[in-house]
Amino acid sequence: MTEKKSTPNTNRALKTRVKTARKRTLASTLWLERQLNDPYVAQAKRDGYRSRAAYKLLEIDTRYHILKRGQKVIDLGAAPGGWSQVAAAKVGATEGAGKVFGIDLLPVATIPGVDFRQLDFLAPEAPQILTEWLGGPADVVLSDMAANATGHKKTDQLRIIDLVELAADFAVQVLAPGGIFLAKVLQGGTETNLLAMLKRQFAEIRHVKPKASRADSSELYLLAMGFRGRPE
Ligand SMILES: C[S@@+](CC[C@H](N)C(=O)[O-])C[C@H]1O[C@@H](n2cnc3c(N)ncnc32)[C@H](O)[C@@H]1O
Repeated sequence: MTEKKSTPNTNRALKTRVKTARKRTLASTLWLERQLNDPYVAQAKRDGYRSRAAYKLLEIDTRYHILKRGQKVIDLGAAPGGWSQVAAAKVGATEGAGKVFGIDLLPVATIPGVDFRQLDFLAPEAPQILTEWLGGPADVVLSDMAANATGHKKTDQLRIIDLVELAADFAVQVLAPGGIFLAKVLQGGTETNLLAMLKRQFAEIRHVKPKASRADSSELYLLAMGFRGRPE
């Protein structure tokens, strides 16, 4: 029988893999601990929401009254579906009053009153698919999209800025006058250009940090209200 000799290189590679696996186990243990101790996670279970994120939208809506019966709402980055559930209830989607369209990279189990498609918003054809699917202007564009964190702060910030800029470009293409755009951004990460564009297109811009958004997270929401409409 021949025995495989370990070289310094294979030893080093093995050590790195063990280290990475340990880090991952620690991260998932911490995540699990946080989920188990999170009052919003427990509340979401009791209230039948798919995610604790539902309370962020509920809180923003209580403060700014963005969702109303009969509206057409688009929910970008909808999985697992908390925001879509809130929006569907507020617009009366199950009674045929309003409509909610959700998209995500991930699948979403059926939500009453919500039309869902598994779609990458960054795909070049996505805005056209969405516009045709909407079949007319939307009243509210929501984006809770977040790319998987790389752990590298600058990269994560750039990826989220990319998503929010594209979501904003899309919103100004599809919103009806008076429409609302709500998107997740990172603290200190809202591009000056994006803010300047939104200030031109909307009557009121706010940065909102709902209580349900974890205090140790740099997540923040950009709320643009009163879309001025596209020039004829
Ligand atoms: C924080 S979660 C959304 C939670 C959701 N608002 C809720 O209430 O359940 C962010 C979602 O954005 C989605 N996402 C990230 N990049 C995306 C992309 N390019 N296209 C579509 N969805 C995307 C992720 O798959 C993830 O499900």
